[in-house]
Amino acid sequence: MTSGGGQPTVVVHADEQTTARDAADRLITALAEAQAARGSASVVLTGGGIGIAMLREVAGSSRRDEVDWPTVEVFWGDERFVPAGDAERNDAQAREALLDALPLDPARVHPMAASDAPEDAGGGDPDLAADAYAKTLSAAASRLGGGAAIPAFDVLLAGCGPEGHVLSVFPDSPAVHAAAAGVVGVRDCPKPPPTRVSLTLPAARHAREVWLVAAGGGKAEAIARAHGGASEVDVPLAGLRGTERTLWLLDEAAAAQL
Ligand SMILES: O=C1O[C@H](COP(=O)(O)O)[C@@H](O)[C@H](O)[C@H]1O
Repeated sequence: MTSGGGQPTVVVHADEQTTARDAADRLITALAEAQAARGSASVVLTGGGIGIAMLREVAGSSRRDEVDWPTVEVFWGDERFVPAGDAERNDAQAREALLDALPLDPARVHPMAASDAPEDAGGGDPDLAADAYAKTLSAAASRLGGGAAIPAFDVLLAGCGPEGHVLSVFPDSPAVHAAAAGVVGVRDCPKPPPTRVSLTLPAARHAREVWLVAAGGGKAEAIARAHGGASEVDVPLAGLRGTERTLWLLDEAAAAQL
């Protein structure tokens, strides 16, 4: 196990499905342990292929009921700024894969605003959506502990792109230069859809545990560069770490250049 500032602990599995299954198993354990230790648990979800695959694994797990789901707080690390229910939205995909099947308390599920939300809820402009989510996080921080503005999330899940983006923080973009722990509107993303909302890297670093879950040879170079000491401006993955643990769950193809 490695502390927040150091190198990540790397666990390599044979393939994507095994990686997703292990991530799901670990998430169930981490949430149940957080509830036992602190009486509550919080998770920051990610989108992406394996991010959603691991949620399906939680849904199908025989250990699913080890978690007291009504008291779990659910957040997102980034969101695609498209209308509510759009299949591109990370929250829509997460609901379909897992959340709709759980007895969650809707008041503890915190999606980012959709593009068609009312303006006072963050609709119409990703910067307004970012401001609205920052308020959501600040209110949660006073309930869950952490800084004044960002909760100390128990687990923050992240995928990564082939160029090393995490959340919706892309290399050498305005978001990666954001020094404050907060939420930003993101425009002109190289990966569609181009408009998004994202936690900044300093905000993600408030999480106790940060887990990268990644599969496929397309990610191998970025993962190796982050592991090898690249700057977070060049490879945002390099700046993603937790205060207590940074864990990379990879398949063999994603780990091939380590
Ligand atoms: O656009 C996004 O991409 C990343 C990675 O997705 P993948 O399909 O290449 O695994 C994801 O982590 C992020 O949440 C999402 O918005």
